[in-house]
Amino acid sequence: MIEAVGLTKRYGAKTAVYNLSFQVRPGTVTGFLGPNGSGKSTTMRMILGLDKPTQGRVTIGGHPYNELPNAPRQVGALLDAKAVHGGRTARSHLLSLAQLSGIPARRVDEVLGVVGLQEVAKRRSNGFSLGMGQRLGIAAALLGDPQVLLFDEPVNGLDPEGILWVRNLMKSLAAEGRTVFVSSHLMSEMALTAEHLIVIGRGQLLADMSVRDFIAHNSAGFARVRTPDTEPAQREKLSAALTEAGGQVLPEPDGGLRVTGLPLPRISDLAHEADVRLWELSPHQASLEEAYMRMTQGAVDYRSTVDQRAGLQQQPAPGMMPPPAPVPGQDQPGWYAPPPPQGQPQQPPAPGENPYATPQPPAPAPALPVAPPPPASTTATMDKTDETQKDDAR
Ligand SMILES: Nc1ncnc2c1ncn2[C@@H]1O[C@H](COP(=O)(O)OP(=O)(O)OP(=O)(O)O)[C@@H](O)[C@H]1O
Repeated sequence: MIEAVGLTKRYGAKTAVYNLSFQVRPGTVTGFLGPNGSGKSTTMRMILGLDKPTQGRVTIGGHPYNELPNAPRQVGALLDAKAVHGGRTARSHLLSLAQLSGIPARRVDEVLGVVGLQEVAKRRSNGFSLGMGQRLGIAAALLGDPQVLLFDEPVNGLDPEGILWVRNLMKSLAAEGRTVFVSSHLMSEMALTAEHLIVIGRGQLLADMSVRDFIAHNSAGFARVRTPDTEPAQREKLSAALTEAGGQVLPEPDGGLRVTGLPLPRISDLAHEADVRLWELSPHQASLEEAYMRMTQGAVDYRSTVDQRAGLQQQPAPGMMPPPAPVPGQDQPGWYAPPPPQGQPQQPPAPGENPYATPQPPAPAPALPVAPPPPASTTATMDKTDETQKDDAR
């Protein structure tokens, strides 16, 4: 299990991760989501002991990564698939990693087979495509047959067959009882791969819940109703009955009606009472992508000036954590720290509760208390080191 407690990382005046606490449990694929620059890679680097937290701690199986005995046998990671000596062949790259951790050479051939690179094992990796590089990075992560696996954007550059393969690989690793933590910007893929999600925005926790609950909390379900196309009067009659009963009714382009504010059985009863025949009455829920866009819309740092979402800004669903607002002075030295996300996200609808209710605007967010600035000496010293490390890595 991976456990982060109050994890914070500052680079000079920039707070990349703030007071992040979460657990990644074995046996399920946990997706790690957040807009560009929200702190996912920084968090993963701290988990792997590559960056030192400014505050807080993160452990794997109860120990910081750097204190794990023979860590490569316990934890495997794909952070940057390009971080490979391009002059080496795929096999010699893996062999050198294996030798450093006392892993037998036969395991190298095994993982080359697992990722489908056996045919090109003797080719230099600088001639590899993006997808082949990803496969090599995944092979390196699997080398020590570790119980804990971290993947930063593993499907980046893979073709549809490769994406399907990664999806099945992640699931089978989790099914074997391993801890699998995977970041991705591909929501449709995450919806199919992950069971649990940790979502961050501007370095702070926005959600820690199952994919199912995440979608339920961050999107308004609706019912779709269709009356016989040949009888427009029936549609009008039903629309009036539903509106009178407190529902919100919107016409859909195909002649159907989108209804919120009324549960499905009530819609059915109202149609029956109005003597209207139904061709369709179906429950609908947003996709993970819609729910994610809705939750993170206030936490996006980089947005095109022609962003189509500009016209789609909505009030968040009831109970969801409001996305962290830009913190005044955050980029200035000595900025005051915002509090951690307040309260718990909304629970799924209780039995008998109306899942199709119209979302209500959330209560106003509490005012931010002013916290003292971080001690300048610690931050400044470490930031310099980290900045240098990042430059070196480039
Ligand atoms: N070594 C560093 N020095 C200074 N700032 C840094 C450093 N590493 C990361 N940052 C900053 O911290 C923030 C979080 O970056 P990070 O790479 O963790 O985000 P991310 O969620 O992984 O983004 P993406 O989805 O684009 O990969 C960014 O504003 C980034 O510029």
